[in-house]
Amino acid sequence: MAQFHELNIEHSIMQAIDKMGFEEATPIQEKVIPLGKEGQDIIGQAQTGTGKTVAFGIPCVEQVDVEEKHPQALVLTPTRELAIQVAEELNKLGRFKGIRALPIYGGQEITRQITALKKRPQIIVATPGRYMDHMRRKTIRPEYLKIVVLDEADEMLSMGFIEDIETILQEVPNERQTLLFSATMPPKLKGIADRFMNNPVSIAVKAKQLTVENIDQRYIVLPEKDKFDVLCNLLDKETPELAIIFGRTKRRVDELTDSLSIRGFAVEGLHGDMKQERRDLVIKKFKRGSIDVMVATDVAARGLDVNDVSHVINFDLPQDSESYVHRIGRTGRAGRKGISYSFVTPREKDHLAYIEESTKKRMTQIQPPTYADALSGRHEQAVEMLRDAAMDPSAAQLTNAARGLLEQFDAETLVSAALKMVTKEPSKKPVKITGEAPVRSKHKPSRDGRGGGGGKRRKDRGGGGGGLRINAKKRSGKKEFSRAGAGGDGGRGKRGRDDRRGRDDRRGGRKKK
Ligand SMILES: Nc1ncnc2c1ncn2[C@@H]1O[C@H](COP(=O)(O)OP(=O)(O)OP(=O)(O)O)[C@@H](O)[C@H]1O
Ligand SMILES: [Mg+2]
Repeated sequence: MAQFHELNIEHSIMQAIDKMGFEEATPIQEKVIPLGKEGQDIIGQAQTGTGKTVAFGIPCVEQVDVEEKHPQALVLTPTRELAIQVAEELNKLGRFKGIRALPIYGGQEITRQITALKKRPQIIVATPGRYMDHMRRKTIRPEYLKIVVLDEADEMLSMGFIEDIETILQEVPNERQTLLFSATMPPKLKGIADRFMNNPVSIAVKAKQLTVENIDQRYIVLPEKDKFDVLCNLLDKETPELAIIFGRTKRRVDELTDSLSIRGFAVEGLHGDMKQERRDLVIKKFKRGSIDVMVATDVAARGLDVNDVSHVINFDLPQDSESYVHRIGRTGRAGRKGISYSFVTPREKDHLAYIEESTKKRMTQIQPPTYADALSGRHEQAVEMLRDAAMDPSAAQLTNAARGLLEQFDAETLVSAALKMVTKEPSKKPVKITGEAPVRSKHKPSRDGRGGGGGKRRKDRGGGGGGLRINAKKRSGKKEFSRAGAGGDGGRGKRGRDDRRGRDDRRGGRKKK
């Protein structure tokens, strides 16, 4: 691997990289940065958590001119959280050069964004819907853009943003540079890319498997009705540093969040029907560790970079393998270790096989953790707590009381009693989780790991109110759609599409805790 200083990067940006604590460039960075700086169009693919943001970020920051008072680079991302995060990373890279990146996304007051735009950031990071709004209002002038980056390009296209992206690109001068990035690149993307791009070079960091090596991938076979208790046992047994639990639908996320909270876990939910301020708050709390469990729909699957996510749990298997790759990729980032668990109902075993074939990686089956496992996890926590308390000098105040007790009991009995008192037994409070139908695999496992299916789909994304309403006729397997209202980014688009994921976007409001 190359050191950053071998890549001929501008001095001020090198300073920023030093400050960020990076020394060696990751393989995708090493390949993309030199070509990107030359203005080359690039399709970049590399595994999750391997630094794609910096790979496109350095060419962007290097090529924009601080003196020019118009936005010169545009980065499009599928979700609002990702827009915020990418803008943060670009701001770090550009700080010594004086480059500013502004995130623009749905659900945030547009007037506030207009004010921020007047301060003339050189880089805009936006979700497609909100960017289109600004384009129509002429509060962003696209004619000065020199670089366009599509981060998670495949996702934006499968979310149905293709027409928006085409419209956006039509307004950008043709001599622009276009960069397109993702950890997964379905073959059909290539054709689309050719339409948007000018002689792009494909840079794929070759790996044996789609998922990173440092994620220990496990699965548990269990009936649907056992999932929640097993989840609680698992969390107690493993006491994750930070865990993300993925559920299939918004209702699922709400129910899981409420139920985990009833059982005493520090948890918040994240999905596209939540108010933007709430979404931002949940991410903040999760990043600083004031909650250690986040339950989310696929809105959190792409690009999100939170240090120290130790566990990803697929409470429901995702419909497609791309989604699986991105979900579990929230852990094991930047060379760290991670563990993923996938809950598989007996009827979903074929689907599991399809995912394994696609990622070219076998998962390890483990037995469902039991209540006894949960209890011993809690005991270990109690031991930790007692150990911490013993190291606290203020414990000395109780020395006399301790001596008195030691005259009556032996030390082992006393410490065991103290541990028993500190142990919070796993709660068995009743909760209500509505059962979900198993994922019906449309993919027949095949030798190259790609079954049929695929096709168009729409994901549960951050729609500010204008979500897709699904009238699911579950039995017939046919679904009808009607759109309700126009909204933020995720709920955009007139393309009533075949929701093969069978997501149920209906929800009955978040229950008050
Ligand atoms: N050269 C480097 N050395 C060490 N850490 C790095 C380096 N480059 C990036 N990182 C860090 O690695 C983490 C993952 O980077 P990033 O979010 O860009 O990954 P990604 O490839 O875009 O992943 P995903 O496919 O999930 O979006 C970030 O915290 C980032 O700051
Ligand atoms: Mg990324």
